[in-house]
Amino acid sequence: MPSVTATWRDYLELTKPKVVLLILLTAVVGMYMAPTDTVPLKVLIIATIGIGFAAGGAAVVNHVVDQKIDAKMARTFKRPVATGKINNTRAILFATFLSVTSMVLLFTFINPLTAILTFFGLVGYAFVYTMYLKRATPQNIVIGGLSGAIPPLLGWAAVDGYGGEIHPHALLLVLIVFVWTPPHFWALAIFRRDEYAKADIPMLPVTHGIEFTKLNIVLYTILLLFAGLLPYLVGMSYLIYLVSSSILGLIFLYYAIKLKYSEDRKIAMDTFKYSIYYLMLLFVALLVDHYFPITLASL
Ligand code: HEM
Ligand SMILES: CC(C)=CCC/C(C)=C/CC/C(C)=C/COP(=O)(O)OP(=O)(O)O
Repeated sequence: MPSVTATWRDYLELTKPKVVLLILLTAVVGMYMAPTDTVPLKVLIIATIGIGFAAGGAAVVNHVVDQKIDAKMARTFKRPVATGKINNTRAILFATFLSVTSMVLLFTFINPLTAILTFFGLVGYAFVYTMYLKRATPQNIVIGGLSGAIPPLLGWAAVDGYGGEIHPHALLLVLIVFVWTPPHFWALAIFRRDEYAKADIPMLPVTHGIEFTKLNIVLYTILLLFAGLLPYLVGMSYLIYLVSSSILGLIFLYYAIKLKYSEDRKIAMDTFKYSIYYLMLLFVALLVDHYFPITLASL
């Protein structure tokens, strides 16, 4: 057992903070898109902490379950549980603290619908994806992606879910993140193909090859371009969103096509990085458009 003591930074790392931040952006935008006059400050703060703690708690479980795999891959071998800097007991206690606090906050101060859906997200990532799907099928991230896609619905339900109903517009936002996840992850998986092969994880580029994965990225990116238009087409968003979504989607498609016809694996990493900007900017555009609803008639 290494003698180095863990600091708060190591615990923070276990929660995958950058991923959780983007998840929270989608959740907060979900709150503001819900059909209510305002988002009460109490809901904004408590639901954000509750959803963030659940996503962070699930990420901690992922570090514990995946420690042997993480130790084999260059990208992850320095992770605190993989190196033994944080032992299993402490990591599990930390995950339990985050998850239980999340559930108590959401059940007590928000509403049962948000708490139950958040619980599904947590179990979906920490157990269904990490323990089972990741090792079982190259469709792991397509199915597991549902947990990562649910946060806009969680945010929406936190302000509008007191009657226990799910608004179809919230599901559209889930659909967008769901369709975004495969190109987001497969671009990285192409870049890291050999490491996944070494760790014996059946990611698509390992089981079906890089060419097939590139084709799938292009196809999902086309789907995403169309899914991204739906908020405008159903009357939920207006011109600022339409223009932003089209431009962001076309840039994504440009990256995907460039990746398809290039041998340079660096383009896979560029595509992965762009995918993160894409989702961030798309959700910012949704919010800006919500407060400045420019229509063709108003021009
Ligand atoms: C099953 C679904 C998903 C899979 C398999 C996946 C996979 C990954 C992987 C393996 C990385 C690590 C890249 C690295 O360390 O170099 C990553 C990074 C990232 N992912 Fe995802 N992801 C998924 C869903 C999401 C979702 C839903 C979000 C946010 C809404 C997200 C946001 C991010 C961000 C922001 C990073 C960069 C983190 C950093 O730079 O530290 N991902 N993703
Ligand atoms: C609302 C709620 C509780 C949602 C939780 C969903 C969540 C945190 C999704 C993140 C998905 C993610 C970072 C996958 C990484 O794949 P991986 O674990 O295979 O990547 P790795 O190799 O970097 O560990």
